[in-house]
Amino acid sequence: MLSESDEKNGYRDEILLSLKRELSKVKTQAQLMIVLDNTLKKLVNFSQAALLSCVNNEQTYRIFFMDKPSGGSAGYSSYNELISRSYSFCHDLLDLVSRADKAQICDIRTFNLSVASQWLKLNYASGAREILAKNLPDTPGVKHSFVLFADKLNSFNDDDIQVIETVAVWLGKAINNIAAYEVVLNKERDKKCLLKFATDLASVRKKEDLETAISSVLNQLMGMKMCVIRVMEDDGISLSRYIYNKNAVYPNEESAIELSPQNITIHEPLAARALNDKLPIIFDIEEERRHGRYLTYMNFWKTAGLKNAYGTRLRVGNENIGTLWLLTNELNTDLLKGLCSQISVAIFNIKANEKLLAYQKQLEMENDHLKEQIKTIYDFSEIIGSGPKMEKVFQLMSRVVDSNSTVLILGETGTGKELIARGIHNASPRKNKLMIKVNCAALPPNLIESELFGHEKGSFTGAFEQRIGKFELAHNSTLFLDEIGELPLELQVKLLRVIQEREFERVGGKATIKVNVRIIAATNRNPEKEVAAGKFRSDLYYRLNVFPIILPSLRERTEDIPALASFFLNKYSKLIGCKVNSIAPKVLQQLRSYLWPGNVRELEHIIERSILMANDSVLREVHLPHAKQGDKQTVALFNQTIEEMERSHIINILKQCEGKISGIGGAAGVLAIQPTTLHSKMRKLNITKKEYFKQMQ
Ligand SMILES: Nc1ncnc2c1ncn2[C@@H]1O[C@H](COP(=O)(O)OP(=O)(O)OP(=O)(O)O)[C@@H](O)[C@H]1O
Repeated sequence: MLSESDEKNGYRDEILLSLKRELSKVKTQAQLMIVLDNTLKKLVNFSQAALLSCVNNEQTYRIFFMDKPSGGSAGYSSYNELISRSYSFCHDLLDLVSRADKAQICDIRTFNLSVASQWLKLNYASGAREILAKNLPDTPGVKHSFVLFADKLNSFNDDDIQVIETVAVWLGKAINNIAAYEVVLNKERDKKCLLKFATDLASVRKKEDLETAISSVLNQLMGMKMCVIRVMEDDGISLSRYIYNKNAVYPNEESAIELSPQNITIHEPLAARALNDKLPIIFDIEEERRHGRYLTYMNFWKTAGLKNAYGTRLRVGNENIGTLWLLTNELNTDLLKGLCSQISVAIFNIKANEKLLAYQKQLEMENDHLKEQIKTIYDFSEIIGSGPKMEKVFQLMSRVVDSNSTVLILGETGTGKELIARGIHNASPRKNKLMIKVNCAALPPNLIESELFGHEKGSFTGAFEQRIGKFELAHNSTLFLDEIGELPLELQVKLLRVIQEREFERVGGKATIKVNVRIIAATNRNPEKEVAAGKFRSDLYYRLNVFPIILPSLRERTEDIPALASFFLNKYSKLIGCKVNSIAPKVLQQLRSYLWPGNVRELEHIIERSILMANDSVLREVHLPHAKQGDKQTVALFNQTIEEMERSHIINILKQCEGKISGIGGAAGVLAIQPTTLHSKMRKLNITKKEYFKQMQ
């Protein structure tokens, strides 16, 4: 039969065994406290447990863990704050700990509590009276003292000392396990954090994103208080502040900013040190202060509650690209080194990206500008002509494009009046709106008014719908009045009013419509003669003749014929899809000798027709309708007026087309005008059927 003491010993051994097993599995402080509370308490009667850790040879310690005191804890404003602090040993505690390699029991009242640490005072206040202390073996580098408190004196006895002596070894191992597990956890956390940082950096395009990523990684890994990154400017001397990130509110915010001015040079002492040292510089702020070094910085950092400052150069390849300053109390230099290389590359890329974007923007702007220019050049470049006469025309155009002045373009048929009108419009501020064209000769007189000013529904027979006129359509744009000389006199008055007042009424309408229209008019008649003959109102003529541009006939600028011919050759061989790409010198000679009553339009058609007939890549033959220069007929042409020339040209074409006016092979097609226009021209020029039929016979 077992004695009572045997039973007691057996129970104790059983609990000790289970305690040993449980402690061997402990990985965290929380688990350790649970084991102590649940199992150790079965053997030793204690109210609270604490573990003090102190780095060997130091006079300070931290509380590795401590039970929350049960009663009288009013003074425990923040338990976490209490245990995270570092304490200086008071004499009594130091004395106790220095003897505790062997377990020691002591009366807490023997301590001079007035100089004891706050946690000890509070423990006393919450009822602790006796202490059992034992230093743990096998905890390299750090000395751990296990401290148990009891609420009554003489609570701890020799049995308890024996238990604690036995448990101390396992507790020491458990502490080592916890520390090792913490290292693993921290490494895991660091790894995750670094991986996230690497992923963040991969997507970083802007400085702001980099700032967020850096701040997050430095906070998590090193409890960053402040980080300042400076980058080297293009001059290689200035370091401008790139990132200024802080987590704490500093007692003197202005001096924080002052100490981190926008720009410094590489010669500033701290910057120079960081840039020139291969290894990062770590400042022990207290140490530097003691030596009186960099006092402005060190004093400020000290008041901001900092212990360490870290400064290093940021480098890509062999080139310094900036500096990084980190203020923190939890420096991990290895990690920071790795981070700095990543940060350097990221900054380098962002700066390169910024430069690229700036170049791109500049290029886009230049491109827009060039496009604008090209557009203007393009519009003018469609107008072929480099001789002095056309140069004059271009000069006049350039002068008038930007204004709203009315332009009157004069010139024989086919000289390019419409082309010039379009050129002016396309280079003018109104270019974004379509130029509206009205051919005054193409419409029967009774419809021109409605065409120009629009009409209201039912205003005349056939006016089934309300209609917007060309003046309204051309609002904020240009109205090109072609063949203005053909405008009936009664309409000339109305046109005069619009030009003067910029307002009109629709046919059959009462409302006055105001418009902002630029007018370009053109005619192949001689307006002065028309005015003299009473066919054109002088007041309208003066209104239109604000800025006249007179186009030379093609025979007045024969120097442009080769360029024009090759322009049309290119245009039509592309359109037709044949490979005629040059003009035989003989043909060019022929073209230059011809008198071109139909001007550029005629040249254009002749080239088009000749390409169709060509068998070769060289245009060797052209089909000119008239006899060559020197013929009687040609000489006679020189003495003709524009009108006479136009008349004889139309008759010639009509003859060639055997009197056919419209449709395929009709004269209107050859002349590239509407059949209605041809009819009206024939009426005006008094061309009778007899003339072209008689001569044909
Ligand atoms: N300088 C030029 N460069 C290139 N093409 C031109 C030139 N002048 C005229 N043309 C071309 O000749 C043809 C006739 O030009 P446009 O219609 O402008 O002449 P116009 O003087 O208005 O004729 P009309 O008095 O019969 O209305 C068009 O196809 C035009 O592109």
